[in-house]
Formats: sequence, C-alpha cells, structure tokens
Amino acid sequence: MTTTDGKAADGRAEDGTATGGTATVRVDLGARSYDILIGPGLIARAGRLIADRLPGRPLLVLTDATVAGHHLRPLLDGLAAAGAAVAEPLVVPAGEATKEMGRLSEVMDGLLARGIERRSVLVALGGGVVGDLGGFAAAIALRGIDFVQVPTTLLAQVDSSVGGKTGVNSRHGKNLIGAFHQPRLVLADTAALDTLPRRELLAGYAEVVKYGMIDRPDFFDWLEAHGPAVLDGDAAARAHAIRVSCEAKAAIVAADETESGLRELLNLGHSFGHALEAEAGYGSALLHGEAVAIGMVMAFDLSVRMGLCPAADARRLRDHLAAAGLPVTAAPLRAALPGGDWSPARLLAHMAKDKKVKDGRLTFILARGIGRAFRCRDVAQADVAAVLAESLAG
Ligand SMILES: NC(=O)c1ccc[n+]([C@@H]2O[C@H](COP(=O)([O-])OP(=O)(O)OC[C@H]3O[C@@H](n4cnc5c(N)ncnc54)[C@H](O)[C@@H]3O)[C@@H](O)[C@H]2O)c1
Ligand SMILES: O=C(O)C(=O)C[C@@H](O)[C@H](O)[C@H](O)COP(=O)(O)O
Ligand SMILES: [Zn+2]
Repeated sequence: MTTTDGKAADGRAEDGTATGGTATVRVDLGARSYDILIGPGLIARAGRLIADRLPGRPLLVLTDATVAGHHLRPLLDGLAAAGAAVAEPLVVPAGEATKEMGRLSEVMDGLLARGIERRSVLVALGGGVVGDLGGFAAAIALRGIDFVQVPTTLLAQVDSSVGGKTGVNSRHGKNLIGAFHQPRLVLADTAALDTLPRRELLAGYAEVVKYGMIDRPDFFDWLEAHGPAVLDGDAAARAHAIRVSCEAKAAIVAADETESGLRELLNLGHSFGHALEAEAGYGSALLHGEAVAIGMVMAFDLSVRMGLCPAADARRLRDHLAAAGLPVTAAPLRAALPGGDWSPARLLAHMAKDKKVKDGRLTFILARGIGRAFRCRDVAQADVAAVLAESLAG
C-alpha cells in the first residue's frame, strides 16, 4: 500500500523542515509490519518520526566513517530535538570489508559497553553494509532488539533496508552468516543521495533494474526512458524509482518473508554476482551492485542459451545497463585483479556455496523475458560454465 503525503500546505513538516512530499510504502508482515518513508529531509525529521512510532525508547546510532561526515550531525540534532536519549554513536570503517565477523564482534562490544537494554533501538545510518551489519547486531544483541533503517545509498533505499535480511560475509562466501530480522521503520531520505559518488549510485541502479527484470516490465520500459533522469538527480524521477522498487520488493517479501520460494526471485543475478564478489575479495574493485549487473546479464544469457528467453530481451537488458555505465561482463576483473582465479571452474565452486543450493543442486533465477523471472533447478552445468566463460572473455 502506498500513500503520498505532502505534510503541511507550505511543504513543511511539523518541525519546519522542507518535505517535498513523502511517500509511504507499507511492508505487510502481520505483527512485524512497518512503513518505508521516502522523501527529502527525513534524516533531520528522524527524531520525531521514530518518537511517534517508538516513544521513549533509548537510541543508539551505527554508521560508517564516510556517512558520518555527511549525515550524522543532522540525524543527532533531530534526535536530540525530539528529546530522545541517544548513546554515543558507533562508527565503523566504510566499505564491504566491514561486513565480517570481527567487526560484528566489535559492534556487539560497543553496544554492550553503552549499556543497551531490551528497549534500546539501533538506528542504522548508511548503506547496505551498515544496514546488514547493524541489523544482524540488533538481531542478536540481548537476543534481539528493535532497529530502524536510515538508508543513505540508492542500493540501500531500494533494496537492503527492506525485507529483514541481515548478516555478514564469511571466508566461505557472501552473507553466509545472518538472520532474518525486520526493521521497525525505514526512513529513505532521498536528499542524502546528493552526496553519493556516481559509482555507488550506479551500483544501486542495478538493483532498481532488477525489479523490472523480475516482474515489472512496465517499470523497465519507464527506466529505459527515465533512467538517465534518475541517475542525473531529477528528484521526481528518483522518488518514483525508489517508490516502485520498494513496492516491488515489499510485495515479494510480504508473500515469502523467509525465502522458502518466491523470494528467491530477488536473487536474480546474485548466484553469479556473489561468486564474482567472493573471488574479488569483498574490496572496492567490485561493488555488490556491479556484480549484480554482470550477474543479471549472465542469468539472461543463460536463459537464452537454454532456449527460454528471446535474445532481444537479453540484449535490451545488457544495452540498458551498459548505457547507464555499469559493467556487463566479468572480463575487466581479470585486469583489475590479476591475482584472482578467473576461471569458470573456480566461480562454479563459489556458486556451490549459494544459499539456494538444495540437495547439492543450485536453484537458478532465469527469465522467459523481461519481467518474467522464474526459479529453475534443472540447469546443465555445461551451460553455466559456457556463460561464465563468455562473460570472462568479455
Ligand atoms: N539485506 C539485503 O536485502 C541486501 C540487499 C542488497 C544488498 N545488500 C548488501 O548491501 C551491501 C552494499 O550496500 P551499498 O551499496 O549501500 O554499499 P555501502 O554500504 O558500502 O555504501 C557504499 C559507499 O558509499 C558510502 N556512502 C553511503 N551513503 C553515502 C552518502 N549518502 N553520501 C556519500 N557516501 C555515502 C559508504 O560509506 C560506502 O563507502 C552489500 O554488502 C550487499 O550484500 C543487502
Ligand atoms: O532481499 C532479498 O531476498 C534479496 O535477495 C536481495 C538481494 O539484492 C541482496 O543482495 C541479498 O542480500 C542477497 O541475499 P542472499 O540471501 O543471496 O545472501
Ligand atoms: Zn543484491
């Protein structure tokens, strides 16, 4: 369910900050239901918005060092203005390498040193790394405390802050340690994206395109026309893309919260993408969204190879991602990371650790066309290896 609420007639919220219109997407999960608020100025308004839903609760902010420099002060000022008791923030290093057990252990120490109690609420201010790490810390602290997502990347606003997948990477693979733990509220401040580097924006755009590929062909048509506006900072286009993405994800999560079936569709491109990320070593050479872009192209190429999908649809996807500026093959990784083993066999070995493996067999997310993704367990390894080899060759 979505509503758009312009707040006061002069475009200002009760606390006087500019709103520019706030859309609300509801994630319907019974007792665990929550709102995703989307619009400019929500970081500064977070204090009031959290207090409305979780009154009188002690708060603690987790963020990363880069995000802290841009957005921590306005958040803390807003929390203080709302009269919240706020502990000293926890600040972790920026980047994917932070999403690991050692850092989780430090965060747990930090939470406990600050004297959290079961009523405490963790506020995760940042991208998917802070959201996944913070959400997992909240899931296990005192056997579970509430948390609020304040996503500051496009990727986090359209994907990672929604749906309750939390966790960290392991040396065995991506996101292999974690828990389902839903946030109580998501505040997606679209103005926060103004400070986001272009490369990070593009990485998030890959997950936006993913929703079109899964089950929203009209949305993909819209992205073909308006994708450049989304990327170039058009506020209305951005807000629309984020809202539709959140609606698409919320619908799937509401139908299958813990991924017993349908939710696997949200993994389109991820079996391939996670294998690339594992071999790349979770550094800055390959961002998650970039891996997803390459992985979606491989998933469509595999679907074409198996005679399931028109080649023209795979070409439309590849062309759109490439025109946006995203990588569409794995070939550049060979040059960027020459120490890696960029062979199909090695990537297949990473894929064997995928959480969608059942009885030793992978579940692939394939497509019969744009917006027609489906789950398939009947895929010949030779076809997968051939698609990997083609992508690695460029
Ligand atoms: N839980 C889920 O459902 C889910 C979904 C998709 C992705 N993920 C995970 O999310 C992670 C990727 O998230 P991400 O792409 O947000 O990366 P990220 O959290 O590493 O953020 C990207 C970079 O941008 C910086 N940054 C964040 N917001 C900023 C802002 N407003 N201005 C300037 N800099 C800013 C960060 O400091 C970081 O350096 C991966 O670990 C991926 O596995 C999880
Ligand atoms: O929410 C989901 O479900 C997803 O699969 C969203 C993905 O974009 C995201 O990268 C997720 O973290 C992948 O989950 P995993 O279970 O494959 O690790
Ligand atoms: Zn993803």
